[in-house]
Amino acid sequence: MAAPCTVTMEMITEATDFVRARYSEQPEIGIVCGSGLGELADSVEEPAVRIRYGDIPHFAQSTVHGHSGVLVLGRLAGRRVCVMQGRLHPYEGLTYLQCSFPMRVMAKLGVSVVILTNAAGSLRPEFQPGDIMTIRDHINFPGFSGRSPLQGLSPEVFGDRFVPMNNAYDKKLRDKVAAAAAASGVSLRTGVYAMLGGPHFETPAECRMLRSLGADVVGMSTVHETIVARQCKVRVIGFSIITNVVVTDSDSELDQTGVHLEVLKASKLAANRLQSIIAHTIDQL
Ligand SMILES: O=P(O)(O)O[C@@H]1C[C@H](O)[C@@H](CO)O1
Ligand code: HPA
Repeated sequence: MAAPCTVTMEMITEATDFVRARYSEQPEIGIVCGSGLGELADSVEEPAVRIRYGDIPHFAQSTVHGHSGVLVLGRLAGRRVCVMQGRLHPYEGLTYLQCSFPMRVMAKLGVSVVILTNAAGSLRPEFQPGDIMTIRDHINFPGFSGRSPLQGLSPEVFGDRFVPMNNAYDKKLRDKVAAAAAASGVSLRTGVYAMLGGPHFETPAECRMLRSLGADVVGMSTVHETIVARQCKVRVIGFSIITNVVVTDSDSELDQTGVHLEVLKASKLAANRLQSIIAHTIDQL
């Protein structure tokens, strides 16, 4: 299918109707599984419905290793959830509108909270692989060059054009996450996520710059989903799994060829702890 250059309410309705025809209950919570975190969707309890993105009208298919591209609907910790087992990234050649389209479908299905998860590189020596961080705020580097998932969309149809981004990662929900982490005995970092376009990793000079600008971790996703969720009045919780520590020495000869595999491996190791925090959080929503 040729890439659509816009999103219409008809496209959202068509996709939503397709999903509703296969799962008639209203999901309350949306979850997006980041790199290597697809197992989260495997814990959705019966009767789980699994739909390949490629079968849903206007959904793009995920092409990244570690992102299966399946929408899973069912129950998690007793609540009705809609889980994206794998996400869509702009670096796959998709537009920001396409990558954030599933957020609009989740909102239309009735989701009121989304839990966005990702794998990220640490910009702080004390944030180590395997650590879990709740996202307090983000820095949207693609946004600085004029890229937005809201671009060109009529406010009469889609809601506010000028979407506020303070409290994008809802403080009250973050407090619930902190309580849930304590209840599940999992330690939690908190920090600022910087999104870059990728798919190449950052140079050491870029990493030093990101740290000096106040970012704690760096990744290639999530931000466009948050922006669209907020336009749809959906509340957002964000988690980064620290999967690697970035290289900040421009003279380092470290071979980083296998970083994506390292990322997938580190995410998988943290998946059970993240799942426990998510289950405890969901319980409190
Ligand atoms: O989907 P996420 O943000 O978890 O994926 C991260 C960013 C790149 O897609 C990939 C790099 O290893 O992991
Ligand atoms: N940089 C960008 N994205 C990432 C990284 C990183 O170091 N690790 C996981 N996703």
